[in-house]
Amino acid sequence: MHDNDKSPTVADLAYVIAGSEATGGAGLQVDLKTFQELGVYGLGTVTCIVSFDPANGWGHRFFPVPAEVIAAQMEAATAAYELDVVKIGMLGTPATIEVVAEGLRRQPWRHVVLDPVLICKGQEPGAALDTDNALREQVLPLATVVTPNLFEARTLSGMDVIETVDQLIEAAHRIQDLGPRYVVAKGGVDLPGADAVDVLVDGDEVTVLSTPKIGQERVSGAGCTLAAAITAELAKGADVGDAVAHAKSFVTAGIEGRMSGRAPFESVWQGAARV
Ligand SMILES: Nc1ncnc2c1ncn2[C@@H]1O[C@H](COP(=O)(O)OP(=O)(O)O)[C@@H](O)[C@H]1O
Ligand SMILES: Cc1ncc(COP(=O)(O)O)c(C=O)c1O
Repeated sequence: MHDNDKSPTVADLAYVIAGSEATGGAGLQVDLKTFQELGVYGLGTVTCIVSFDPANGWGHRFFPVPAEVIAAQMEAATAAYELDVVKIGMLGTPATIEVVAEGLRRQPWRHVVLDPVLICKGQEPGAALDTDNALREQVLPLATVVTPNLFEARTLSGMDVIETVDQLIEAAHRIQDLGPRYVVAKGGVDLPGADAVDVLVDGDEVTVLSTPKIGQERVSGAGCTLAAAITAELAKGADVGDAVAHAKSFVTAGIEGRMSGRAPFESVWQGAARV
């Protein structure tokens, strides 16, 4: 034994299954940055790669990862560590949804946090329809916490109009009927009003989280950051109410300190609160 020999660290672990977004503004990159900022050891499985096309109006180029490659990554991650908290981000295709759901069912989870990404910002809503059904049938019943934005809340609840906080709460209750105990429905910039309002619904208990809107534009990575921060806090042992409250503060600080580059959107900077 040398004097400087130390036992290995036993850190809290957070696992994410999500897509890669090549500018670092959303997806797995954001999830791992958030985990790191919040002091948990992060590991991840890539489901698809989104590479915006700067030569064509920054449109989406979407490349799914083959199902067997996703299964292999999940096998490695779950064999290496005893994981009990996982975040699910963009899956993208019914085939991906199937292999991820199958992998999740192989072991028990204390929390499955589902960010039900149906489309990424800028994509055609029509592209969401086939993934919507597969997600609803196969992944939503496994989730303990789900974090729909306004578009996803409309789609999953079947409510065409969500324009008030009461309607957002009603949508969250309807989504709860699809399986998850906790629903965090996000009003974000899209719900009319001066504030970015989210609601957390747990059975009959409703918590409204509200901060003044920062600008009027959607900021890339806001939803990913919120769900990843909830996941990190749950990994550290927080209850869902505390995890969501902490995550809301974390994403607000990241939006305030957002990054701007040559792409036509700004991105959350997870390190904003630290620097
Ligand atoms: N401009 C903004 N100012 C303050 N908070 C915001 C703003 N945009 C989004 N948020 C908050 O960021 C989180 C993610 O919301 P949202 O952007 O709606 O998700 P998504 O990225 O899934 O569309 C929520 O807590 C939402 O209220
Ligand atoms: C891989 C990936 N995951 C998730 C998202 C959704 O990101 P946001 O947090 O901005 O809703 C996107 C959007 O571009 C993405 O490309």
